[in-house]
Amino acid sequence: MGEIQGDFIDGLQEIFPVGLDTKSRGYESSTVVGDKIYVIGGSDDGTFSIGVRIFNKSTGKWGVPTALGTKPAQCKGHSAVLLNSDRILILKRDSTPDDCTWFLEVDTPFVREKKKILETEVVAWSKGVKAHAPKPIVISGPSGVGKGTLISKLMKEFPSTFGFSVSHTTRAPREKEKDGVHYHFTERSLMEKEIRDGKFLESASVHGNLYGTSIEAVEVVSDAGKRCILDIDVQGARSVRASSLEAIFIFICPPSFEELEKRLRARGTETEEQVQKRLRNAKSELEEGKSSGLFDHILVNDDLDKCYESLKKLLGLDGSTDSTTTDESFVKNVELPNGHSISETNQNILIHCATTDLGKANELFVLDVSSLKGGAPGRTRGLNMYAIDTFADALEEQEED
Ligand SMILES: Nc1ncnc2c1ncn2[C@@H]1O[C@H](COP(=O)(O)OP(=O)(O)OP(=O)(O)O)[C@@H](O)[C@H]1O
Ligand SMILES: Nc1nc2c(ncn2[C@@H]2O[C@H](COP(=O)(O)O)[C@@H](O)[C@H]2O)c(=O)[nH]1
Repeated sequence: MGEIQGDFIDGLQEIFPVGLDTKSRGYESSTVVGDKIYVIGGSDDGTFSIGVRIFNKSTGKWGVPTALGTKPAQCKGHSAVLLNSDRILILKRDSTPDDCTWFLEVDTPFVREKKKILETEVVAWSKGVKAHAPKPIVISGPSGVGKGTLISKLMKEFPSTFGFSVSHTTRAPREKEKDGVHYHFTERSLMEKEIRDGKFLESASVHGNLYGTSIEAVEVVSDAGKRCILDIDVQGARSVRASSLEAIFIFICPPSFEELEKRLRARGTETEEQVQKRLRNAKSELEEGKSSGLFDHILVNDDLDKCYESLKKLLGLDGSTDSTTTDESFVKNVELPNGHSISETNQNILIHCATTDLGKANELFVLDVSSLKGGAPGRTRGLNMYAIDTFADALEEQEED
């Protein structure tokens, strides 16, 4: 058995009689990571929302870190255990099966990078999902090639499968573009501040304006149980590739540069000056897209219907495989009872259910965390949970005796 490094505590004053924080907030856990103690817990106002505080043992000081990502909603207590020295596994009490497992990353590459940029203490939330949750899809290509057209077709045909990551931009809305639907239209100074605050997965200056994918934009889609589609430029694709968000990268090419120019002009949404700028940028984007190895797939959008069929095929939507499943619950048939405690053994977490009714067979669950993938700023994939039928096992043992 490995050492349990985090568990329920009743009140901080019992654990740290240092007079620095004497207020009991209930439902808190403390997890030791190096010389820091991460205290994760609910407020005492009855809302049980989860907050994080850090006690630095070397300085004897408390601090509140910048917490990135969407944190778990209301929680009636939780257990916590440190994994791989860089993230804390949180098991929520009394929660639905698809919302019981969360990670608070404290020293992952993503968190370390953000600490450097923000020059402050940072933690990042990531929700745990099953082993085979579908990866987000990044669609990139020069302006006017037809990315938006292809994505609209996909969303229209598979509305419950895909969700669009609504980017932020400082460009002015076009006619018919709606705030919050096509983009979050915003001010440059505000967006720059939010980038500094670590709210963005990626951002780039594109054709003279700022564009960016917020962490929230991706999480909103995942939380709706849908597969996220990002329409971003090549710089953005490169940033996402370097991040821990595991995605499929698709580059859309025009059949010719002349055709691209024709489409961009025919769309009629840009001034001549803007069209020229976009075409200039398209040259380098096409070179990079085709040659850099950044993209997993390259599709030529000549005939729209044919290109759309190719896109569906590579996403497994042509009927050859059943990839339309969006249920990310990895513990579909497992209901974690209200009270539980956890312990660690090798790469597995054992979940002991304290309040099992007499006659109820399942009281021990195994959470396999041996092949975790992804993580903040997205979901942590690769979890597998199964119940050990201890009552049945005991009966079996009795029969064997
Ligand atoms: N295969 C195609 N054949 C002809 N026209 C097309 C094709 N695909 C898209 N179009 C048209 O080309 C124009 C540009 O398409 P779209 O707006 O989807 O491009 P985009 O790549 O999303 O551009 P941007 O990056 O500027 O947002 C639109 O008017 C669209 O109807
Ligand atoms: N790096 C990012 N690029 C983005 C994002 N959202 C859109 N884009 C790209 O910008 C251009 C221009 O778009 P338009 O709507 O002004 O025509 C296009 O190539 C998009 O793919 C983003 O969040 N990040």
